[in-house]
Amino acid sequence: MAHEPRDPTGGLDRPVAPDADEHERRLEAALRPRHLDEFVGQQRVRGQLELMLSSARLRERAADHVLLSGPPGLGKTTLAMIVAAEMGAPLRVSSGPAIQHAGDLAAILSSLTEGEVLFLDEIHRMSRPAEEMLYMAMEDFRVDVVVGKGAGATSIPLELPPFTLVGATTRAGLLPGPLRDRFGFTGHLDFYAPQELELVLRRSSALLDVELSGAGYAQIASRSRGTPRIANRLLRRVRDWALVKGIDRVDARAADDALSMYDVDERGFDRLDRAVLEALCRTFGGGPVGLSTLAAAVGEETETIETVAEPFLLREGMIGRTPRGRVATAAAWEHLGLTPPDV
Ligand SMILES: Nc1ncnc2c1ncn2[C@@H]1O[C@H](COP(=O)(O)OP(=O)(O)OP(=O)(O)O)[C@@H](O)[C@H]1O
Repeated sequence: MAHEPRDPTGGLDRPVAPDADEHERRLEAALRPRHLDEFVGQQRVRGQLELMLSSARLRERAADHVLLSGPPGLGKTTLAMIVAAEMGAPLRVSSGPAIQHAGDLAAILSSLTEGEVLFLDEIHRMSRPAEEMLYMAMEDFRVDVVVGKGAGATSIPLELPPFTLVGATTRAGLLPGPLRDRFGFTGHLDFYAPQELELVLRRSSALLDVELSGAGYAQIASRSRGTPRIANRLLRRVRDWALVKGIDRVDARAADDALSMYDVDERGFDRLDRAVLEALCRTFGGGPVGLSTLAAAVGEETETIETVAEPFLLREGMIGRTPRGRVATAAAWEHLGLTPPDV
């Protein structure tokens, strides 16, 4: 894939990164599984995708369009790259916010080659005119490009080569029905079980050249919010800690000491999760409170609360959703060491 680094180590062996962002990007790329059989967990989605891609390969046709939904960091981008790799096709990457005019999308679509995989991240944030152009492109592999303005405007039909669209969204509910219906395959990614995160960590630790005991892996996995991206990030911080402290093999105690430094508590709740719980219990007496009010109280965007903090807090049974807003559960009060008010 054109945008992947050629260096097989992903730059891991460089003593000092000249550009920290570039270094992080290369590290992230090196940790990404390249093929379906390296992709941990998400058995259902993985199995279904494998079948669909095998069939497309046997028929020598572009694979059906794929929609992936789920919270950030669970592997949507990774799966899009894998779809391209498994199909032996090039990958083009763009995102909803980058496509504000239909012309932006027309420029991308008209330069696709046969079988190419187009990954559109945050597809729910595309503009309406671009979305409407995408309907036709997905279904008929054709777009109408409007040239000129007003009475002199003409519409020129443009044939497109068959391609595969992989759309990713953290908010599938925001996608209009006609767009959702045009995807031949829809997969929802769920949080990972701690045992699955341990497998992600074992693979990454070999690439990062850090050694952990079984309990060391378990300690990081249980604090990673069910999210591989967070697991890999915590592993990197534990690696730093072990390197500086001169520890050769990280056990549970060492992992615990390292992670306590980074504001991740024993349940994996981070600063934002705790801020939401604190606001819900202390400021709003346990709710119910509307999402935007809650977001304002913790100084975050509503979308961040809804897509990042809320799904995990809901899964962990810390908050509940009611028609009147979010409420703290008994577990939330207990986690904060507070007594719920009498009702
Ligand atoms: N199933 C998996 N197995 C191993 N590693 C994984 C898996 N899923 C994700 N990862 C790792 O987690 C990181 C984040 O994954 P990815 O960027 O694909 O998430 P995402 O869902 O696209 O997130 P976002 O929506 O924030 O872009 C990747 O770099 C990859 O290393």
